[in-house]
Amino acid sequence: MAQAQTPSFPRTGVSFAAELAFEDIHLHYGAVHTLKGISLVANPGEILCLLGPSGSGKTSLLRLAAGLEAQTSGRVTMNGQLIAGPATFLPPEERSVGLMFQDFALFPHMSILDNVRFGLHDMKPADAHREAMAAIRRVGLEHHARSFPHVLSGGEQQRVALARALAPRPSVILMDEPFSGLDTRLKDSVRAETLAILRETRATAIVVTHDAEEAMRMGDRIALLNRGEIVQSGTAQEIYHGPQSLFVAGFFAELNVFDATSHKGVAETPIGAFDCRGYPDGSSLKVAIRTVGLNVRANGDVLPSGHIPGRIVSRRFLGSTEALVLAVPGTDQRVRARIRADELPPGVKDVVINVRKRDIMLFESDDESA
Ligand SMILES: Nc1ncnc2c1ncn2[C@@H]1O[C@H](COP(=O)(O)OP(=O)(O)OP(=O)(O)O)[C@@H](O)[C@H]1O
Repeated sequence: MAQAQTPSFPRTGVSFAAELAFEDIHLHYGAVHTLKGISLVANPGEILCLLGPSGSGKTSLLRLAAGLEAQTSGRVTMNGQLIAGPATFLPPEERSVGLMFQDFALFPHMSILDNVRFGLHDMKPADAHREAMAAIRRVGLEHHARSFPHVLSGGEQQRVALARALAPRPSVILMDEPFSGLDTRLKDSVRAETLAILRETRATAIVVTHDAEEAMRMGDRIALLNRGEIVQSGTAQEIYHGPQSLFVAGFFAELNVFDATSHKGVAETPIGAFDCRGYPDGSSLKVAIRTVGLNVRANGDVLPSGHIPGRIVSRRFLGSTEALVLAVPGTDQRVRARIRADELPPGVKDVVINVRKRDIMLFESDDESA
């Protein structure tokens, strides 16, 4: 009778994408209620970004998924199987998760190959070697397999960390601010490479970031956290175009925010009167206008209809765009605009401004997260 083959990945188990679900997770650190009833699902093969300001609970949630910590109440499941709950707690090595945390510190005294092989210690040496080399090749660093970490650039070291996390073929890869240590230019290219590799391996990925643009670039879906709660989740487009609070709108775009009171379906602000039908007369509103939603043109002889006059207070060249600060009549509040760099001739001071409708958002002033 043929002998059963030893599985190549005895501890890490399945090597295909899994669904990871959090169900009503609460986490207390002493008196501090860090996570307040989080329910969230990462679907098989998707990249889910956990986005939020510092202290919102992103890392805590990731640590619970990894098994580095246990929640106070609630359940974590993988493919429907309980991995952490009231009477169950699987340690990290039994969860088929790959971890890539902020300080992706490689062992300095070990070669790249040994660093990547480190997580494969349960395999036969020949299998571990083959799998580690495959992971190193996948991140394009086979020529560095025998090198030590110090000869690699920051971006290359980050790719080794990715190879190390992927080598055991985890079902879910958990990444905590994986690009935060890289300079801006490197960040873009390493992020794009990482994204391509994640797509290729098809692992489910949960990526923590505090940068909305990064979340939009990477995430199939985004869950935005604030003070231990998910305030909104969805695709980048859904959240950007349909923010449910001023907090969400402000996290995804630079805004001008004006206080206004609804009157006969209209909210008056210093830069225009906006339709607010649906709000009862006398409602206190916040009118939020994305800075990219202002059209700014040099002033001619006649004020075009739908425009207001403005004066440039400061103008900063930022490469492809310019940041303008404008004074407008009837308010001391300065108005900020982000325009294309070639849009306004040099030296212009007096301008006319109008607002693109799709960049106007209304929120009630008593919105708790506003
Ligand atoms: N071990 C701990 N003991 C006590 N409080 C903690 C502990 N770990 C985290 N916290 C608190 O829990 C809250 C959430 O922290 P967490 O690190 O999850 O937030 P975060 O969104 O990842 O923040 P950052 O982006 O700054 O890393 C913070 O108020 C933090 O001070």
